[in-house]
Amino acid sequence: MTLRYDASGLSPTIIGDKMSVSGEQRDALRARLEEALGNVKAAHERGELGFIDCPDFDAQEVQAWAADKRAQGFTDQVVIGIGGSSLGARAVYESMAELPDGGLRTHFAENVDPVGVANLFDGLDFSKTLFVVITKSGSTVETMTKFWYAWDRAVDELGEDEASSHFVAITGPDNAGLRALADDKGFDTFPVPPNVGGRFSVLTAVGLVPLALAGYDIAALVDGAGRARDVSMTDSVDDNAILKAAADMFELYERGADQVVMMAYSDQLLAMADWFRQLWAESLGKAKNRQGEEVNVGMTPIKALGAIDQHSQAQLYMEGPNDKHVVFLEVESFDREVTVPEREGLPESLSHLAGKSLGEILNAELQGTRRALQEAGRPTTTWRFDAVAPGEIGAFIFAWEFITAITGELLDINAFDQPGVELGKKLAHGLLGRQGFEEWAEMARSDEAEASGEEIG
Ligand SMILES: O=P(O)(O)OC[C@H]1O[C@H](O)[C@H](O)[C@@H](O)[C@@H]1O
Repeated sequence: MTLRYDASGLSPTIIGDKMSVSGEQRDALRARLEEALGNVKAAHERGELGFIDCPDFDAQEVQAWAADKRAQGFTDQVVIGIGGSSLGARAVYESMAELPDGGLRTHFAENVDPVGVANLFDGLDFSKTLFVVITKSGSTVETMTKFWYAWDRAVDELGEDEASSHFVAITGPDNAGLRALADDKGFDTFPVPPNVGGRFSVLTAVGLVPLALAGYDIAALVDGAGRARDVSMTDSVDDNAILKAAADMFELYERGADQVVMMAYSDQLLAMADWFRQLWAESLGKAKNRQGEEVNVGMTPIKALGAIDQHSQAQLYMEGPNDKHVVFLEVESFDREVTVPEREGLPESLSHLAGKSLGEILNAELQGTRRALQEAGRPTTTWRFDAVAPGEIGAFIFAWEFITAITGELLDINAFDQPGVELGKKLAHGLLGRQGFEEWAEMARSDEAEASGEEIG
């Protein structure tokens, strides 16, 4: 038995299985779901949760700016950012089957690995490269150090005046880091809305500017997000596929599925799992509930790729601890096809494969794996894309952001802070700075105690 959550016509379609929340169980959860939705709406009305406004983004303005920039002879862009300031744009960029005509080849400089950075920069033609520097806080070590390196190299290659037209800064409205530098040097800048957390920001300038430069159809992307928002805000639980999906995530967690495997059966969708991992891990992995009680909740997000991980991870998913909820990403129609030749000579045992398309084979593998998991009593959900198209990607993104917010409500935690990340960052700063490590660690811990709580990172 499968449960389709498509009453509201959402695409991608969300399909649960027999382990999903049944009608009766949902009745028991109904009051909590309604309350969760009410709380999210109330927070939005107070001006919080700005991600809900993202589908209203004025795509045309950014598209016109990007077209103008592309006409200036740039061929490549280097996106310098990390976490929420990179993963979303990279996931959408990698979902493209090919680069559109005139779109900038895009390199994501995320890590501070010296070999990766050196190799990337050595291959650039600075005269044709645009650097898009993205950091909401304006002070992230990995981003600011690589920005400064890029700036130094660009000034050497092009001179300071020319170099400044090769930099774009996307950052918080009034931070003292990147914003101040960008204003000083005259870069083009775009703001990150203060009420949109970094990991929820792909549908702001953070994702949309680099994607527009790459020639991606950002108008269709935000349109798709808008369709998912319409479903998300529907008050009737029975008509709200996204609330039902959140109910499943929560209920299966309560039943012991504290690991969520996002298993894409499409190379194009694999990076979506990277984006999802940050969203899910940072939002829902929390020590304390809203009353300040120690709860240590969270679901570990795991990324997997079909069919490759059938030959690597499936054994564990099938027979290991029953603690995983596998979320399949399925594509009905692929952008390109390859067919197994019908030329004679294939061994008899494989002859049934002749003439089959690889898409057909990949999807048969997905169905086989899903059925086997279900028969082993392992919960699954499937997100079925008609095609990997901007509208469906936008809907997918918004839907998971909303599911995250609702699940945070059901868990009674703040899904929009990340106090646990802060201490490690401060300690690293201390190691690189002048203080002795222990002295700095002492200070960082007391800062952290004060700062934990309300931040929207
Ligand atoms: O955009 P930035 O301020 O540079 O932040 C980049 C990342 O930094 C930290 O690691 C936060 O935990 C992430 O949530 C954030 O996305």
